[in-house]
Amino acid sequence: MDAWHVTLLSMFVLLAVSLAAMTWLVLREQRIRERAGLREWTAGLALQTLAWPLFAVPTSVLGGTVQAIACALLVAGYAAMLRALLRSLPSTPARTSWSWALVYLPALVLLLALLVPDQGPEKRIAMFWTAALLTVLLSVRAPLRRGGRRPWPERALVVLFVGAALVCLYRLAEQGWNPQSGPTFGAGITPGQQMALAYFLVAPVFATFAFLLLQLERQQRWLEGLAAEDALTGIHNRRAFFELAQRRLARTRDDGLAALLMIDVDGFKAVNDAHGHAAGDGVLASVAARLRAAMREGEVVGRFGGDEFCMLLTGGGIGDAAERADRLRAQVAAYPPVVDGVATAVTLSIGIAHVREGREPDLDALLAMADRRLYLAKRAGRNRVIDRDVEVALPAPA
Ligand SMILES: Nc1nc2c(ncn2[C@@H]2O[C@H](COP(=O)(O)OP(=O)(O)OP(=O)(O)O)[C@@H](O)[C@H]2O)c(=O)[nH]1
Repeated sequence: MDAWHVTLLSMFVLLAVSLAAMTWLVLREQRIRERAGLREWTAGLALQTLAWPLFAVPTSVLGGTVQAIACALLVAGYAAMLRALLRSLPSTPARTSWSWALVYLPALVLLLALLVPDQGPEKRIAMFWTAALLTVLLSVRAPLRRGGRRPWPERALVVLFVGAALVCLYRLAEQGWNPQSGPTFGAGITPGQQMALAYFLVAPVFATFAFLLLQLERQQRWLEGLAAEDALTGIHNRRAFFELAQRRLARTRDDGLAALLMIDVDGFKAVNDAHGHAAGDGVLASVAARLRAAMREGEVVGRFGGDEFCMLLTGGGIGDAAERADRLRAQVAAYPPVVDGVATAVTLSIGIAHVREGREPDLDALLAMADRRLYLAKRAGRNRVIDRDVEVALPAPA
C-alpha cells in the first residue's frame, strides 16, 4: 500500500462518516418525525465506512476473499443509499414493494462471482463496475417509469443516477480497451479512473443534501397536514376549509357553479348524554367519513366545529346539489351511526347556499345564507334539506 492508497481510502472513510454525522445532526436538530428511508441511508453509509478500510488488506490474504467482501459491501452501500433517496421522494408511497430489494441483487451476485478463485484482477474490476452499473440502472428505473412532470428533487436524482451510470459505463469501456489492474497513481491514472474518483467523492455530498432536503420537505408537508386536519375526524378543520374553499370558489368564477352545504347532526347531544363523549366522537367520525365518501373530485369538506360540518360542491354536477344533499340525509336517516351495537337516532339537517351564474362568489355571504337555511331546517323539524329562503311551518307539537 503506497501513501496514495492510504490517503484515498482514509478520504472515503472520512467522507462516509462525516455525511452520516451531518444527516444525524440535521435530522435531530429539526426533530424530523417522518424519516422515510433513514435506516437504509445510515446502513448505506455504515457499509461504506466498513468497506473502504478492507481494501487496504492485500489481495494475497485469504485468496482475495477480503477484497471480494469489500467490493460487495461497497456496492450494497451505494444500493442502500440509492434506495433511501428513492424512498424519501414525495411520489413514493409509504409502503414500498419487495421488488425494490432487487437493487441489492448485483452486490450479492458480485460477491459470489468474486469468490470464484483464480480470476485475473482485470476481470474482477470489470465485474465490479458491471455490478455498480446494474445497481444504478435498477434504481433509476423507478423514477423513470413514472410518467408526467416530475418534481425537482426527482429530476435532480435522475441526473445524479444517470451521471453515475455514465461513469460506470465509461470505466467499463475503458477496462475493455485498456485493461488495468487497479488504480496506479501519478501519471498512470486513466481518465475513467479520475472521473470515477471525482464522481464518487462529490456525488455522495450532493446525494446527502438531496436526502436531507427531501426529509425536511416531507416533515413540512406532514406539519402542514397536521395544521389543516381536524384531529377527531381526519377531514379539514375550519381554518383549512376556509382557505381551500376560497381558492376553489375563485376557480369556479368562470362557470359560477358551486354550492355550499352547512350540515348539522340532529340529536347529537343525546348520544353524548346517553353513551358518553367517546361514543359521540365515534358518531362524528362516522358522519365525517360519509361526507368524505360523498365528495367528488375538487370538492371540499370540513368540520366547522362541534357537530357542524361544511361541504363545498363545485363543477358540472352542481345542478343536483339539493339532490345529493338529500341522498346524504336519507342515507344517514336509514343507516344511522351505531354505538355499542345499537343504531343511534341521529339524522342530518342541511342548509344550502347556491352560487348563481354571473354572481361573484363570496364565501362569507354563502356561509351566512347556508347557516340561515340550516336554522330553517332545524325549525321545520330537523332531518331535512332546505336550499331556498322559505317560510317554514313549525312542526306540530308531538
Ligand atoms: N363527543 C363530542 N361532543 C362534542 C364535541 N364537540 C361538541 N360536542 C357536543 O356536541 C353537542 C352539540 O350540541 P347540540 O348542537 O345542541 O346537539 P344536538 O342534540 O344535535 O342539537 P341540535 O343541533 O339542535 O339538533 C354539545 O353537547 C357539545 O358538548 C366533540 O368533539 N365530541
